[in-house]
Amino acid sequence: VGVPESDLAVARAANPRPIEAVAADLGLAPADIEPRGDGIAKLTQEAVRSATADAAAAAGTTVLVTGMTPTPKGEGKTVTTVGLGQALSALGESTAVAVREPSLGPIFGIKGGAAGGGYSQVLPMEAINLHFTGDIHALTAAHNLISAALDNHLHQGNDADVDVRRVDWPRALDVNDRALRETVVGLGGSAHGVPRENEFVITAASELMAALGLAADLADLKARIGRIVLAETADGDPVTPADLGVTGAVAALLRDAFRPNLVQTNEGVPALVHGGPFANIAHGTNTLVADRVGASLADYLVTEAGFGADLGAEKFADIVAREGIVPDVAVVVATVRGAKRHGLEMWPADFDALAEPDPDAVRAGVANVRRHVEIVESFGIPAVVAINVFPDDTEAELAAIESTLDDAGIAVARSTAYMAGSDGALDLAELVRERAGTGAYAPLYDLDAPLREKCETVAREVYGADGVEYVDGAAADLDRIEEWGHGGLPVCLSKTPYSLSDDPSLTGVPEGWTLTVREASVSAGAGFVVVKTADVMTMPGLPAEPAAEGIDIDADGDVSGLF
Ligand SMILES: Nc1ncnc2c1ncn2[C@@H]1O[C@H](COP(=O)(O)OP(=O)(O)O)[C@@H](O)[C@H]1O
Ligand SMILES: O=COP(=O)(O)O
Ligand SMILES: [Mg+2]
Repeated sequence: VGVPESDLAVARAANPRPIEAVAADLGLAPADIEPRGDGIAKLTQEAVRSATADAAAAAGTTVLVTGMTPTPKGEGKTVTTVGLGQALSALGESTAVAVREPSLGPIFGIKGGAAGGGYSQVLPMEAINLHFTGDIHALTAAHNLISAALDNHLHQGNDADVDVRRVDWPRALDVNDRALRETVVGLGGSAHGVPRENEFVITAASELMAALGLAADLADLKARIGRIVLAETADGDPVTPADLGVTGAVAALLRDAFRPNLVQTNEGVPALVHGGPFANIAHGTNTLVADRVGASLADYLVTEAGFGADLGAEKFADIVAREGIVPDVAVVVATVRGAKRHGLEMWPADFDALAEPDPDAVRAGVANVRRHVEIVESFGIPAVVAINVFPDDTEAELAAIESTLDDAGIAVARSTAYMAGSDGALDLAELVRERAGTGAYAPLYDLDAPLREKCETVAREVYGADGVEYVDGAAADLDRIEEWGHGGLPVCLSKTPYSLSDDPSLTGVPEGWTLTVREASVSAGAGFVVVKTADVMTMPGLPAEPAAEGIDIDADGDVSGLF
């Protein structure tokens, strides 16, 4: 324990258990897993089926880890998820951790890995952060097979009468590449297809990623693929992969990607790492099937929803929990740097300045933490705050967060899981066990409410907006989606994660503002309506100094610079 030289150094020094022993902790026999390299396995189709057969029997306690409005580096939800899982296990609880698979975009961009960190990470971090078991590559291929089939359909005569100007299916790549946001395909003459504008999204934003994340089983995944709305006909009718006859091929490409991956934490606790949607542009949680496996095979499932409670936790509560994975308690992760940024009203976050001790700014920024606690409690889910302690945090700043929350009657515990693993999260684990199950979950809105009402409910009650303004074609989009019969779906708002509002520069708890909705599209395969606000990007760009510039490999194949 102690401040690690790097996440990679800790990962390399770890002494992982045989994956069969990890599986056995969940009651899985060697025949229930398919090893995929050292310390990695996929569950077999049969193991998934039997573990999720009676989804309602997921009798375990589900802990949802969410957070405050983060800085671009993240405030430690994944670290806390792993650390808390290790602490519950150290207290003798049968525990499974469930987190998403990292996207290569942030790995080579700003954020870095998504496998946790320090003495609270999932291992083997190099494999997990790079190609892992190939699920995201399979999703990229499947996504682009649909694109190729659509453009081939246009080239072969367009029997489905697709309106080339109303194609809403991008191409996908697992990369941050702003140059692909707007492209043109089919150039070069009639032999090369039909010229049309085309955008790329990062695979984490693909509707296929969301469909895989919310499907109950392979048959459901195939049905979801078949009903994805790719485009419209000249008469305004939807065109789907089923219309193109490629549903089976796409589902076949995802056969293995649909099965959850089993790995372990630094301390050998079972970890299901599966699915990878971001929470700003999609629903931001790992797969439902992994949650169901974890909740069914362990007494405690600790799982994470991306970004702040305004994004991942709201989507977990209004989309995932309706499928039966109901959080019994939520952990809101807060940090000194995160609170300080809000207290200083600093955007973008200047990490050098944030390193300067400033207890007063920290205390002022706790208002943002409290707002996220209120958001979680608005779903009837009891919340505890975890202060994720960084090595350079001062006692005065930590005490500023603790005392402000104590005074407000909010349960809070420090976590030093990054430096100390389970030993650093025992207080948090005790608090979680104490508060779990003391609430009564309810989604924020009924599914039969109009789409506009759902948008306004989230805007007002979660984001704190005074209302919603629909600009560009957003109102017509919502009307058309309801005409198509999809009005009963939940909404998945796509919003900046760096503010409770849709303006990243508004820190703290913004008041007196209106949410701007600029477009809506139905993700009929995922089972929600994506509502885009302000200028959220679905294809991020690399920063001025990409993390890629610090990553290297030596002649023995050892990778360096992966955090
Ligand atoms: N307590 C901590 N001390 C030092 N680094 C940390 C700590 N918690 C998280 N980190 C690092 O910060 C980054 C974000 O952590 P992560 O758990 O991925 O946050 P989130 O899931 O909220 O985005 C990672 O590089 C991680 O290693
Ligand atoms: O979707 C975002 O997830 P993190 O907040 O864990 O980076
Ligand atoms: Mg995370």
